[in-house]
Amino acid sequence: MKNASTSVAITLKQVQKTFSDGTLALKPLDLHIEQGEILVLLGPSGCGKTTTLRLIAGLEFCDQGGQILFGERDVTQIAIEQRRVGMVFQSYALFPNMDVSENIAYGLRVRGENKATQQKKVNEMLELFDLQPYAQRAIDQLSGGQRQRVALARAIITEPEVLLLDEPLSALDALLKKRLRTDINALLKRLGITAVYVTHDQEEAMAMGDRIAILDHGEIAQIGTAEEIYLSPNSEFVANFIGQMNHFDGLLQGQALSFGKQFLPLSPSLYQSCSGGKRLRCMARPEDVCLMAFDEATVKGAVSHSVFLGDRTRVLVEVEGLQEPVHVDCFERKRYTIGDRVGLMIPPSRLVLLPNSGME
Ligand SMILES: Nc1ncnc2c1ncn2[C@@H]1O[C@H](COP(=O)(O)OP(=O)(O)OP(=O)(O)O)[C@@H](O)[C@H]1O
Repeated sequence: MKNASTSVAITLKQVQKTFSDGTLALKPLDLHIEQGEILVLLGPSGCGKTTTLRLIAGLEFCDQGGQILFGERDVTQIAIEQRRVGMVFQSYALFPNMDVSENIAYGLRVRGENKATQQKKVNEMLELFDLQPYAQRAIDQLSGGQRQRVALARAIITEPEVLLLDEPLSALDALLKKRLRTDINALLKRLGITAVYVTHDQEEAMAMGDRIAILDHGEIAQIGTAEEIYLSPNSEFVANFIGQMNHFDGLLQGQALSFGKQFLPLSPSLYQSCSGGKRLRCMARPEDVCLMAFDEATVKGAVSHSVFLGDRTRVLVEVEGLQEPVHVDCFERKRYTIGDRVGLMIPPSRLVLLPNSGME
């Protein structure tokens, strides 16, 4: 089965949503999703992820003035039945009175496809999702992962133009989640399906999306690849939402950031981008902070917490002059004890500066 020919780009132009009770769930949104792209919508509860998905599906309609295009086709006013979307939900939404094959065939049957075509395509789906042994099983005799595969098969059998997935893995256990997200990503890529994937799990977002759009209070805070968002967040909100981030607030002194009696050397390019401000806020990821000998360091502290995580040890270090402990990921197998006096080092090139964070 090949979907690439049927899948389309999705364009949202000034799409805003106000619910009947006056809630502004989505501020005017411009978004373009390429044909065959997987875009993940990520953000905290209530930020507008599901609303965006439902607007694309045709389960909700946007405020006047907004426009939604599938390829060149304006679908803004078109009902879900005419939009050619496939949907997969967290709750599977499978029909309990039908077996696996009947569930998968549902969309074709509604469309009035003949029995032979239905059977042929269902067989393709059973094979694609490794569901052949379960073809005649009742839904309540399947595991969560198998149910979700049936839901996916049912959604793509009709060769939708776009596939919309709303937290499809959130009911599954961690191990299965990891396996299925890799499988789903590979499948969508192989079939070339344009997909919008809602999650609040950042690791899932990074594993699944070609790009991630981080939503905050009904607007896009940042959109980009996982690397762009993780390595160059454009706001504190984004920096704190994806991964762990350390913050260093201080004064610009020479080419360093100082706080209390400590100082962090800055790279020339970072220093030049400070736009002449005196106060500064820099950030660094835990894996970019190194522990070193106390006496040789320009930033010193004491270990307040240490957790062995298998591939690394996460160490928290209290530093005088900073409000929050610094999170450090240590990859060498060394043990740290609470109270250990340690030095911190951050390669200047690994310090991140937020846009406009060179404050007066
Ligand atoms: N039918 C509705 N009527 C009024 N307000 C609504 C309705 N549906 C959603 N909202 C509000 O719109 C905002 C966005 O909701 P939405 O469901 O899109 O968020 P979400 O990011 O998907 O959240 P979650 O991760 O909790 O599912 C929220 O403030 C929500 O309360």
